[in-house]
Amino acid sequence: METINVNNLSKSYDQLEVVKGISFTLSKGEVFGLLGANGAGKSTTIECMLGTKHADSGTVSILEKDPIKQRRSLFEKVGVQFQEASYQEKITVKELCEETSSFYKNPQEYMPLLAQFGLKEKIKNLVSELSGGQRQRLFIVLALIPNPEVLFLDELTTGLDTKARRDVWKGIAELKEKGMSIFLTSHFMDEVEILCNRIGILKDGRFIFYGTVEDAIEESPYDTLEETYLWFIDEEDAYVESL
Ligand SMILES: Nc1ncnc2c1ncn2[C@@H]1O[C@H](COP(=O)(O)OP(=O)(O)OP(=O)(O)O)[C@@H](O)[C@H]1O
Repeated sequence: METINVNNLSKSYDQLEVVKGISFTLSKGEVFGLLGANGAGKSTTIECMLGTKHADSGTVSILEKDPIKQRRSLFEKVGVQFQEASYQEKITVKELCEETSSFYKNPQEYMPLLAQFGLKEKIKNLVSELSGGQRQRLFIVLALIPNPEVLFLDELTTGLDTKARRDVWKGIAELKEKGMSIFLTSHFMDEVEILCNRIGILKDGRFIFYGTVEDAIEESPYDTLEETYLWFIDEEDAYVESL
């Protein structure tokens, strides 16, 4: 059984088709990275997967459930970290963690998570008093509170300092070892190379590469994922220009 199954997903805004029939799977314990330039269609894809946007066509199943029709039961088992989470103005870290825990039947304790992500000392602070990177880490903690089987991470280390990035990578690697399935987006190829088993490179709503990180590098003349990624994007441009 695949943890996530996306089949032929398409989505348009008005006349503009931004996701054009993409398909992919995510297996248990695997980390999948959705890559692509700004505007390539990553956020739209995630929103269609989570059911916060309606796809025009195609199907999505997560843990064999439909994210729109079986929303309640599914989201007991799914953790989502977003760039911009919404929360009340005057809420403390502790209150936000408690409030988040109250949404779930079997939440895990948030104190060890805060400690793991270097936020234990901030428990009494208002969320608005945290630095950008601290807030980012708090959103990862919130996503882990449901003790999810599947975790969605949107640009997980954007805005983090070097040490915090390393710590977050370590945390994610541990979750992967425990068998959690993780779907992430990232603009940092060093992190993708370290964390992801498989990747999909989106360009104008289509995959120009889908497969393992090793296969991507193998297909290109380069030996780092960053150069490989740029090569794939440029190859496409060269091909389109030659038409
Ligand atoms: N609500 C909307 N209405 C109209 N167009 C939209 C809407 N949301 C996104 N788009 C357009 O869809 C395309 C894909 O956007 P999307 O946010 O999915 O890209 P992305 O890959 O997540 O980019 P980024 O890396 O910048 O977050 C862009 O051209 C964007 O302008």
